[in-house]
Amino acid sequence: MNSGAETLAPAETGTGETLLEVNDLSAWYAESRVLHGMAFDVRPGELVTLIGRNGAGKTTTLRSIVGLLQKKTGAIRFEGRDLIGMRPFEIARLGIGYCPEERAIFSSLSVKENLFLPPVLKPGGMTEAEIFETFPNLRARSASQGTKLSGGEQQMLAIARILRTGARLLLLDEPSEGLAPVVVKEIGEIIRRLKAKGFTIILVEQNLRFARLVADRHVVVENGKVVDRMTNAELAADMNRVKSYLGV
Ligand SMILES: Nc1ncnc2c1ncn2[C@@H]1O[C@H](COP(=O)(O)OP(=O)(O)OP(=O)(O)O)[C@@H](O)[C@H]1O
Repeated sequence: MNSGAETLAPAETGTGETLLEVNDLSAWYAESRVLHGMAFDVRPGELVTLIGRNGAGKTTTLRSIVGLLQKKTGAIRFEGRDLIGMRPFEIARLGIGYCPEERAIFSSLSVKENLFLPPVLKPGGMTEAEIFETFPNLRARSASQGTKLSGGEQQMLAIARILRTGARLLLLDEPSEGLAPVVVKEIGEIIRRLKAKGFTIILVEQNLRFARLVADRHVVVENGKVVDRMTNAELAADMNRVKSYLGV
């Protein structure tokens, strides 16, 4: 456990190459301050998790990055550009895709219609053929209505949908939530495939076993700030270090 949590500096990138840098980020819902100086960075091609208890501020961090929280201070730099003050559509156009926890699948639309709903915002997005190659379950269900999908298929569709847009940085909020272990494993495989294709991913996750399977590094969030950071190897070597934060 890191007792100097209050004074943790942003992590060293090692290579000096940073895709996203969050520094001293504070954010509010109306008068209620939820983030208190979040600081972490993500290098190109990395998968970094945000882990922490319910209410720690993980979702709010993702929402701040994509511009859904307006009241915020500090810095969020993507490819060197400051996102603070930019609007959600401007941020999306830079190549950042957000997959919210609630998945937001349109139940009256088919898989294919859901897939084609978000506009292509940047060149280089995955084609329909590439998406179905990555998500074979969705190909089989492409004509099915959203309501007919299992939780796992809905989660896959929610991720697949942001891949057409041209996003290269994916923000995934608890993709394993509420899914059976066998389905969680499938989602893990898909995330690994996306990483192998070069996507950079920030994953909010409470399922440590799942996080360990896919991540390079972990950032522990408590009360709206970062209280610890560890590589995946460090987490594997000392699970108790992070369990103590999660209270499990
Ligand atoms: N729309 C909102 N209005 C006011 N307060 C909110 C809102 N959404 C979240 N909060 C509060 O902000 C704090 C951080 O919530 P957040 O959803 O970011 O946490 P989290 O770490 O993602 O946890 P969870 O897994 O429960 O979503 C919590 O105290 C929560 O009650």
